[in-house]
Amino acid sequence: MTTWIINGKIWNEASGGTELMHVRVEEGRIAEITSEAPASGDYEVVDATGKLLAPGLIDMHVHLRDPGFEHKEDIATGTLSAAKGGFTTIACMPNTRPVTDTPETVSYILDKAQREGAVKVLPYAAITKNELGRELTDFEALKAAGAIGFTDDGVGVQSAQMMKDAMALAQSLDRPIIAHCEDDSLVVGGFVSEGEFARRHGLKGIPNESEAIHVGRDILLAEATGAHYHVCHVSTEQSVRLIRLAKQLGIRVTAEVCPHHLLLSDEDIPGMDPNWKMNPPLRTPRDVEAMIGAIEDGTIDMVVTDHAPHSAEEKGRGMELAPFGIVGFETAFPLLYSRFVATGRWSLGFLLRRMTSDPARVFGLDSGRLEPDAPADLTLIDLDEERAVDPETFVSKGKNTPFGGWKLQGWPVLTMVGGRVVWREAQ
Ligand SMILES: NC(=O)N[C@@H](CC(=O)O)C(=O)O
Ligand SMILES: [Zn+2]
Ligand SMILES: [Zn+2]
Repeated sequence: MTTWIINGKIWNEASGGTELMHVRVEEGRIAEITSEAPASGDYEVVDATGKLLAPGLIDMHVHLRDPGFEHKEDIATGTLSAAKGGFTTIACMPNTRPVTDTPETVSYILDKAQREGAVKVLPYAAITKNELGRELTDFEALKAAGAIGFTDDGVGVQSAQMMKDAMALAQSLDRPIIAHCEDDSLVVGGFVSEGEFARRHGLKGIPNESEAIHVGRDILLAEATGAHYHVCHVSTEQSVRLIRLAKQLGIRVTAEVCPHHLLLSDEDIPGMDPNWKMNPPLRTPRDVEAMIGAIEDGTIDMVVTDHAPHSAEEKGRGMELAPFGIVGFETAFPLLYSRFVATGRWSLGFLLRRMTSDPARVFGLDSGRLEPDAPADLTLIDLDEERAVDPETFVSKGKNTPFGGWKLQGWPVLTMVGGRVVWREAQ
């Protein structure tokens, strides 16, 4: 079957602008990109007039909550939420119930995603059994089942020896270690960062070193083992300094940052509102500046959402007791487009790279590019329409966001995966 996507605006790096193009899709892949309008014939048409036509966005850090926490999200709702946000490939974290620490659970996720998923799902498996930090999982069997990397996201691996063993094993299997960096001995009891908000409310804060101390430790272990070490949701200036140095030294380290750590500091927290509680916490304005500098100079390779849905009941327990985490799929692109591209700080091409080709390069994925023979994983985005964020319209089960009411532009309107339309905004 042939589909023509007509009149799309495609980013052209050479000219630093967009140009009007038509894309022919055959057998789930891009067959042709041309400025010549197609002759009439027997094909399906997707009209992209007035819209940006971009490679499908890639999100290498998400929580689908399935199996085990389906009241927060499941594979069907999570992937549909991703599709609505313009994402076509997502990598899901193993802090499920049971924890994704056996080949059976990896297979469960892949099978269910195949049957019910709107977008491509790449599962990570746990580093340690039940993410308890005591015993390594069977990396080889997990890789054979389809795990693309290993992580205990949600908690830090506390033992350096355990992390070193994990890296050595991951290296021998040519798979990355993805690390949630947090030293438990430095965070006891804190739920916001050490800073203005904590001082004002008399709260014990989470110090920046609790993250950076793991980053520093793990960079040394990556150097010693040769493993590909990827740092989760970087949030502190200290971590950025260490990653920058490690890259200069040629150590195999890569990193990600979330939109909220690029846009919000602890000083923006309006009060004791659990929608502003996430891990890592919002840091100081100085850290936010460091995140922006690091994504701009390539110290941080990519943007991820860390989409972390929780139920209204769970988030309703108050700041102290509510779980950490905010949803991310349905606001990520409009947030970054509105705050960094529409304001003239970044080019559109730069933002797209950090959400498509850069994650694809780091994780060796066959997507994230708009060129002949690439998979037809595409997203159409309305760059002009301005609309306020309304959590009640999210297709995710999670409505937990600090961005409700924000007026944004750059809303995805259609998402295609492997040549199939998986999301279309009602006109
Ligand atoms: N980011 C969060 O605040 N929460 C994540 C865990 C994690 O990403 O560490 C979750 O699973 O809810
Ligand atoms: Zn984490
Ligand atoms: Zn996470």
